Amino acid sequence: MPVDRDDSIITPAEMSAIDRDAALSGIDSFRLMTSAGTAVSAAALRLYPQALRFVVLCGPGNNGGDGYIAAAALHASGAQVAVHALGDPAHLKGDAARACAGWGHAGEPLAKYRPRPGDIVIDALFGAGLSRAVPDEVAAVMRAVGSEQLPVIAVDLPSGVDGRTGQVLGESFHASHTVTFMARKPGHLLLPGRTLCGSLEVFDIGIPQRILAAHTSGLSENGPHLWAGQAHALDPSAHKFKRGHLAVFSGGPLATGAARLSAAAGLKAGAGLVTLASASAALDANAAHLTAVMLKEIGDAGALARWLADKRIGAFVLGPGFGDLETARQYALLLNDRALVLDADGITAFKDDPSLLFEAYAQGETHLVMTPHDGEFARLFPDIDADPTLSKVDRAIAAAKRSHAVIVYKGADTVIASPDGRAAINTNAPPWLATAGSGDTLAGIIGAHLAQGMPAFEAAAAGVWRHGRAGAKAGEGLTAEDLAAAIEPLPA
Ligand SMILES: NC(=O)C1=CN([C@@H]2O[C@H](COP(=O)(O)OP(=O)(O)OC[C@H]3O[C@@H](n4cnc5c(N)ncnc54)[C@H](OP(=O)(O)O)[C@@H]3O)[C@@H](O)[C@H]2O)[C@H](O)CC1
Ligand SMILES: [K+]
Repeated sequence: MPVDRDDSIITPAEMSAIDRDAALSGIDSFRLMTSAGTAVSAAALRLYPQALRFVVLCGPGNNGGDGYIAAAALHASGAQVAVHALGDPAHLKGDAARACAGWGHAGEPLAKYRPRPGDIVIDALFGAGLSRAVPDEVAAVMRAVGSEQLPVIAVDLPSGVDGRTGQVLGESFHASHTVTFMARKPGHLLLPGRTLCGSLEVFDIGIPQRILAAHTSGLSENGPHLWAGQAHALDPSAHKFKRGHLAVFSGGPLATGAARLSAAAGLKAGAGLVTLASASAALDANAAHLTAVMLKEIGDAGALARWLADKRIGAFVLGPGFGDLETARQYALLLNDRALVLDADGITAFKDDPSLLFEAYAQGETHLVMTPHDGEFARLFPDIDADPTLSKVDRAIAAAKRSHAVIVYKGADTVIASPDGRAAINTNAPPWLATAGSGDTLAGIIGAHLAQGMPAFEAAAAGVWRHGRAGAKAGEGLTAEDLAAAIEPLPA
């Protein structure tokens, strides 16, 4: 049966362990394959009742096995079916060999497939077992199908997409629909995999939940289930001092807008009080634009140290438009026992000596959130960035562990990772959210959450999610000002 979109995400390696445990507990693996292949045939008939022909492309492993089951089920329903196999089907093993025998017809070699109008392609070439770039003959078929613009239904994953990383190994199909089994894999949500899956269906082939739960790590899709329990601090009816005091550092006189965007977003996101900390040269520019946000003159590290005696300031945002890297370094180090969102120039300030920052924030519960985009990430974590074997999730977790910070690794597939290994992939951001000032707004929302006492991982994940929602609500063509205005209350 189709399952509700569950939030947990399972890596292909975890899925193999789940399969092994399922077999050990007496579950018949061929029944799982039968269930998987039948679900694919049902999706094909449901989505393309007008198909002239279903062409099932079967690979050398169990993904191909699912394809043979689907081919047999489609044939039994009266549809016209052709099967093209990669490699010699006589070499298939185990369940895949049995599925191929059940299909019972001679297949054609893959290289002989000539796409024709009215074909619906069922891609059962590679799934979880893809281990290297697809062979040339597969890439040629992918290009031919793409140039005919034929609909493709992918079994488990579009062949060519790495289920662990979402990266394309060589070439891939661009599916219109993907049927996966039991749970989504990282490659269904990370880019570019996400865009290559088309619509995604998760089908329950009958592996018990207890076996799945025993092998799921801390990775899930970002959503309220991760942090709604921590959002009680954000009760808007609470007194303003109880709703937290957020401080945002302003840039110089010609670069004050970014910090004001953060401050406005922090206020709208629920901070009771927001203060903009500004050097004297930028005070007038800020004063001319502020109403609900307060203004405080902070010109150097000495002034900041004195201000920090006020323990009611619950969190700080440093970086948006800040400009002065030396001062940013001093401020970040002074703030090391406070909750801090370090963004933009605040991150770049530590590019020459990241360990200085990481060591300063190593003590106690995680209280630093960093929000790098690709370029900033590479500046702080060049070796992690350069490792081609790591997925975006792996990179974010490795960076979080090293830096003792929650990492919000931004992009259209933002990953939030905690030093304790938890991670979430965000999927609710519309493409137009990538606009000037968008990141400043995000930093302000996360800052508001920290100021109200949310733990760092939950504060960051909730911030990314609310930011995405605000982007969707503000709509295409939004500016960062619209974005802050569109921040909705946290879900109860
Ligand atoms: N519990 C479930 O979710 C179930 C899923 N099922 C389906 O099974 C596949 C995974 O099957 P598996 O056999 O592990 O892997 P694949 O079929 O994806 O591919 C493995 C074979 O492909 C060869 N391979 C891999 N990469 C390449 C490449 N670039 N070029 C050529 N050949 C490649 C690989 O050969 P090796 O030489 O690497 O060993 C294998 O022969 C899953 O995706 C689901 O569709 C079950 O049906 C039900 C349970
Ligand atoms: K596939």
